[in-house]
This record gives sequence, C-alpha cells and structure tokens, in this order.
Amino acid sequence: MKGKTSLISQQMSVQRNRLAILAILSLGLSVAIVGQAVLLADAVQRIFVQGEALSSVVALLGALLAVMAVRSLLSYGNGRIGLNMAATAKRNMRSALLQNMIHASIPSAIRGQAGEKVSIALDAVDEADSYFSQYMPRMIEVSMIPVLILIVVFTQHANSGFIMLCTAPFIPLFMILAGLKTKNKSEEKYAQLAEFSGTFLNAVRGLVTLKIFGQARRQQQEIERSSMGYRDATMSILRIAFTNTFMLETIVMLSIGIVALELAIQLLIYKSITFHTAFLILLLVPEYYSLFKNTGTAFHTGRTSMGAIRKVEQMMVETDGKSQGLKEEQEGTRSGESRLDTIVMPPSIGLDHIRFRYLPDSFELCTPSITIGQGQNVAIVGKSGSGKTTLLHLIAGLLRPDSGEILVNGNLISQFAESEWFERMSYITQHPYIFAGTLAENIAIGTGRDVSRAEIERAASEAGLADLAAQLEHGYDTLVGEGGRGLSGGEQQRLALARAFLKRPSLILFDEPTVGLDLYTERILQKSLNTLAQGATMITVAHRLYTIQHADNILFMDNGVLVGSGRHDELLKTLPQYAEMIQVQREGGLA
Ligand SMILES: Nc1ncnc2c1ncn2[C@@H]1O[C@H](COP(=O)(O)OP(=O)(O)OP(=O)(O)O)[C@@H](O)[C@H]1O
Repeated sequence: MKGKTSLISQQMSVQRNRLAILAILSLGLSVAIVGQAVLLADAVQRIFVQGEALSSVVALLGALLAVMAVRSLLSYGNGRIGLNMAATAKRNMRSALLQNMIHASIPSAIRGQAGEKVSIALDAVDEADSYFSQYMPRMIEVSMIPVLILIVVFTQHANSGFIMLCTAPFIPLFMILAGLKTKNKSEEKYAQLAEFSGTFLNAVRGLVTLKIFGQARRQQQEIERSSMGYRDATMSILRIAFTNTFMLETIVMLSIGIVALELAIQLLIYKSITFHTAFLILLLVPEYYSLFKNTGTAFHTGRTSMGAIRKVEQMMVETDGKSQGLKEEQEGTRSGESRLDTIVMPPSIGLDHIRFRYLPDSFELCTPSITIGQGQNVAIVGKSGSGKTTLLHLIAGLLRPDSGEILVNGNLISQFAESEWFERMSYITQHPYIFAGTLAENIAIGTGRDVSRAEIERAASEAGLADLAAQLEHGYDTLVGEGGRGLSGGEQQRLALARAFLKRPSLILFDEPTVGLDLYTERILQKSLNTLAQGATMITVAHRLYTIQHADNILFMDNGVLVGSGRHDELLKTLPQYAEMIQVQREGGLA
C-alpha cells in the first residue's frame, strides 16, 4: 500500500502556498524558540549569577517578552493555517466524492450500501481533518526546529548535542512502529463504521417489514453486533494511542534526565562549562523533546486520518473504475460523430444478440437479433423472473450487455453520452422515487432546465394529477416523500408520468403495475400514456391483457431467453407458451 495516498498528494499540491507559509512560520518559530531560551538564560545569568540590578536588565526582559509574544503569534499562525488547510481539504474531498458519485455510471451508482457511502462521505472525510490541521504542521515544525536547536547545542556543548542526537531517533522509530499499526486499525475501524451505518440505515428503511415478519429483534441484535464491532475497533485504536503516549513520555523523560545529569556532572564536578551554557541547554532540551513528543501524538492522529482518507479514496477509485465506460462514451461523443440530435426521433431500438448475466453462473438473458421500429408500441411479456425488467434495464442503458449490442437507429448506444441518452428517454418504474420536497419540485425534476409553475401544472394535469393537487390544502406546494405526505401506487406513477410530460421523451420505457389499480386510475394512466406515447417509441413490461393485445409487437421472454416476437394474433398461433400464458390470464379473469 502506498504510504501517502494520491488524494493527500493532490491536496498537498493544491495547497502548496499554505505549505510554504507553514514552512516560513516554522522557521520563524525555531528562531523564536532559540531566541527566547538565549534571552532567558542571559537574564538569569545577569540577575542571579552576576548580581546585576533588575533595572539594568529591563531592556533584556522587554526583548524576552517581545520574543515570547512573537512565538505565540507564530504558533497561532501555524494552527490557523493548519485548520484552514484541513477545511479546504475536506471541502475538496467531499466535492470530489460528490462529483464522482454524480458522474458514475448508473450500475455503479446503485451498487453498494447507501449507509456505507454516507458514512464515508461524512465521517471518514471529517477524520481527514487532523492530517492537515495537526500532522502536517507538526511534521514541518519537526523538520526545522530541532535542527536549529541541535546546531545551537552543538556550538555550546557537543556532549549534550550527541546525547540529544542519539536519543531522538527512538521517538520517530517508535512513532513509525505504532503508526503503522494505527493506520491498519483505522482502516478496520472505518470498515466497521461503514458496516454499522449500512446495517442501521437498512433496518430503519425496512422497519415496517421487519416488524411484520417478527424480525425486529434479530435486526436489533445485528445492529448491536455491528456497533460492538465498531466500538472494539475504536477501543483498539485508543489502546494504541494510550500506550503510544506512555512510551513517548518515558523516552522523553529519560532523555531529558540523561542530558541534565551530564550537564550537572560537567558543571559541578568537572567545571568544564559555565552556568549560562548549562542553563541555556537545559532550557532548549525540553523544547527539543516536547516537539518530538507532540509530533508523535500528531503522527498517531495523522495515521488514523490516513486510514480514513484511504477509505474515501477506495470509494472514489471504485466509482472511477466503474464509470470508465461512461468516460469512454463521453469521449466518443466528443469526437462529434455520434450526437443523438443528428438522429431521427423517435428512435428504433435494435437488440443484436445480447447476452447478460448479473453474476457468473447465474440467470442469463439472451436475445436474437431483433428491431423495435420507430414509434412502435412494444410489450415485453413473460412469467415472473423471466427477465423482462432486466431487458428493459439493458435497453435503458442502466445495465451493459456482456456481449452483443444495443442499437439506436442502427448506431451503437455506447457511442452516445449517457446524459444525452437519458435526456431523450423516460423510464416510468412501478415505484418511482419520490424525493422529500413539494409535489411541484418532484414533478420539476423531470427536466434538467428551469420550469415555470404553469408548465408543471400543465404536465400534472396531462398526467391526471390535477385532481389530487386540487384536493390538497397546499396544492402543488404540499410536501411529499420522506417526512411529507405519502402517495398511493397509482399517484406515484402519475407523478412519474407528469415528470415524463415535462420531458416529452422520444423513448418511453414503462413498467406496468403488477398490482391491480382501480378502473378509474387505470383509465387515467392509460389515457395519459397514450398522449405521451404519440410521436415516441414505447416499450412496456406488460401485465395487462389490454396492453398486450394492443401492442404493435410483443417480445416473449422465457427463462431469460427472448423466444419469440410478433403481434398478439401471430404469437397465439406460433408460440404455445404465449397461448398458454394468455389462457391462464383469461381464466384468472384479468381480461
Ligand atoms: N441485481 C440482481 N442481481 C442478481 N440477479 C438479479 C438481479 N436482479 C434480478 N436478478 C435475477 O434476474 C432474473 C430476472 O429478473 P427480472 O427482474 O428481470 O425478471 P422479471 O421478468 O422482470 O420478473 P417480474 O415480472 O417478477 O418483475 C431473476 O431470476 C432475478 O432473480
């Protein structure tokens, strides 16, 4: 694994100006630290050793105060820059993550647990803070301040310099050993947090189902197990942190003790150094070690952050890899050869020997070569699980075939940018997603442009939603979706239709409701769909005999295979499975 993730490198290069300022401030800080020690040692020497009057050292004490003030200011400046760096880095990372999700291809966007994605985008990015606010400033400080202190000590008394030089490497060595473990533990912690978030969100979403099936208790235990896993991972990081701090304190205390002992021996027994030198070194030694100690703590936090950043990066790489196909499509569009607006609409859709599997050795969908004509009304029929929705998803571009091609007016669908394709297509699913917001806002997302209230109301009226809006106290401003008013299945589909009316698509993909709607709602839906389908190619996963009988072409799916196509009368004669299915439907009274 790379020591420094590329996300960090990116942030470093974006924020190199701040890094340069940090370096300058750290250099200033090192001069201030040494200056403060020299001035203090001078003052003590003159007052206590040479017995000078306090008034004669006023200027010296004034200078000392000024240096202390400058030192505080420089430390404050370092802290502020670190915080600003962290804030910018987090903002950039979240924005990159969001861009990644937005530009990911649909199959990759819907993969994985929503809770896990949320926890990475919020918690893991937050954890990155300390890398920039603590780790980086301390690392820059430790690369400058100890060097200057060592130079001063060596010029004053080489023995102390050697002791400091020899004992100091134990601190970074220990930091690295503990830090490596921390980074792995941190990644483990984020894996646990992601699992916990995923399980929790899943349980919250499916609470009603879990209660109905008496599984709430089991799910509670599952959440408990996963939260315990997260707690254990956090505690093991804290354990390393405490051990780390204890070890660092011990090393620092021992080292300072050795230097002080050596100074005392030289000063009192051998009398080879002056009090001023001994006192100056004694002032500088704690500064030297405390800097390493602080760096050690920052290193620990930094490694924890790196584990979290690694998680963010992994998620981005995964989405990047999966959206590679989309990028290729966009490249193709940029060449200018295959723009959808050069194609006569409504489109014809060709299926050229498509093969698709969700997973190896699982359900396989395959089709022969078949064309759905421009403006045709096509029904996909077959038993439950025969692959109707999968075929619709392949045509929509939500899934990509493993082999074979989907053609739009004879051109490969992969030549067109996903966004351009989706602009011309509406997919009305059985359960369209209703966002938390007003009815009007939910309809308006049907198009990428700004739409007027009049347009929204016209689309709603064409979709048969006007009556519902009129009944509501706040009309189109009624809150729907999560936290708002619920909508019935038929209302949800009419809302999806209203979105489609705003878009006026050239291709309509419709997943007909399997549950029986009342006759009134069905009529409204049918009427609206007929209006919408004028001048569009329409492909319906059909369950109602009425839709099937009126289709221009019927595609019959059997266990993943498109076994036949034709009009209702033709298929009745040529395809026994189809005749059997129709017979069953008639007997079921669905006719
Ligand atoms: N995301 C998925 N991963 C793996 N297998 C899947 C996935 N989605 C569907 N399948 C499987 O693919 C097969 C076809 O499913 P599909 O939803 O296309 O059938 P369908 O004909 O639309 O069924 P229904 O009429 O009941 O909606 C089924 O065996 C299903 O279990």
